[in-house]
Amino acid sequence: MSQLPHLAITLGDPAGIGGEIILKALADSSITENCYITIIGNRDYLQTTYKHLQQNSNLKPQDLANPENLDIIDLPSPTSLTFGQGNVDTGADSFNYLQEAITLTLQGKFQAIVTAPIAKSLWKAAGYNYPGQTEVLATRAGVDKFGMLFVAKSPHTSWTLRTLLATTHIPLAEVPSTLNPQLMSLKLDLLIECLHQDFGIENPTIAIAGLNPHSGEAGQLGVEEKQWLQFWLEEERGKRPQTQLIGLIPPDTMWVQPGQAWYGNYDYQIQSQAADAYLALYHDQGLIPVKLMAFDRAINTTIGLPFIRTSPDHGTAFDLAGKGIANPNSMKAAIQLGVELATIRNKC
Ligand SMILES: NC(=O)C1=CN([C@@H]2O[C@H](COP(=O)(O)OP(=O)(O)OC[C@H]3O[C@@H](n4cnc5c(N)ncnc54)[C@H](O)[C@@H]3O)[C@@H](O)[C@H]2O)C=CC1
Ligand SMILES: NCC(=O)COP(=O)(O)O
Repeated sequence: MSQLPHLAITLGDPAGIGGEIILKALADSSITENCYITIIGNRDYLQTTYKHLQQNSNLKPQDLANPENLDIIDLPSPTSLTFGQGNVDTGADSFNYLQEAITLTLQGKFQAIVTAPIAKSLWKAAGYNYPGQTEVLATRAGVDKFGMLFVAKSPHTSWTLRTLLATTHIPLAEVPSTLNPQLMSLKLDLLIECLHQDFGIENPTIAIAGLNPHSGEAGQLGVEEKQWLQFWLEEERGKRPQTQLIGLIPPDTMWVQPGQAWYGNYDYQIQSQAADAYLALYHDQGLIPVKLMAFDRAINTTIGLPFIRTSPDHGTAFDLAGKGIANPNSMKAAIQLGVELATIRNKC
């Protein structure tokens, strides 16, 4: 019998909802039965979260795992915890949790890292100048080709939405000048490799969005499609006969088919032949539809790393911290996908 995968879960910013969604997820035996889990964070913070939620919310005792029964790598912290009020110290703590998880994973202790959310602004305040956890993971892993892929399985139809972002944490104004044929080909390479390796899809169909309204309307509403994106796509079609590349799809209608596949609603003329994956050109072009459809269950996974990393799709939700009402489903889905991918890769 093969061994169960061992996952590290980082606590994220301790003032956010990370502790709560971890304790809720680990109270569910269907989440923990197929893996070993070690939390990388701070035992006192988890105990404080546990006790606070037991005493100040409507949660029942069985809704939360007791930190006393969990395997925790306990990293000391200089500060006491105020829910919803992250600061320089909680920013630094959350950065250290991630660093420790990466170090131990690179040493072979864990097969996957699941990260709870951090506040990017508090990393910056603490002197860590990374746009997000993705970039730290890539830097420490020594890779310069990586991507941010969002995966979500529909509760209505079981269809899986996969959305890769061509650009990620950059200002909107920098998107047109950051996109170029090399970057697009690199993202497509990563996506095809991931669909093959992690999802068993040999000859995928991939839909690619345009950048401008109506994909530029022949240059009238934007020039990037006409200047180079369409040529790039034709060239890729020639190079990749096994992959069906659909596009450039006007961004406003790109999400109609996935929406129908997600909800199982095919009651008008657009036949549902949803793609295996969607390539969005910038953060909000891809994430607004993902979060509309699947905010409570989408997973953010970093592709191109030598190890598995998954994460809930949401942030620290400081506005909810300490109230007991944070939804743990995206964290549960992130743990489940971490286990699935680790199991697949262990067999390879
Ligand atoms: N992977 C990560 O570490 C991510 C971190 N962030 C960080 O999180 C911080 C806050 O970002 P926001 O844009 O406000 O996004 P957010 O996802 O934290 O919150 C957006 C809205 O969704 C709600 N929400 C979030 N998670 C929820 C859950 N599990 N259950 C119920 N409601 C939930 C919040 O209450 C809020 O109303 C920022 O500093 C950002 O950098 C944001 C996204 C991902
Ligand atoms: N919106 C996605 C996001 O912020 C992911 O951030 P991270 O996983 O790189 O920390």
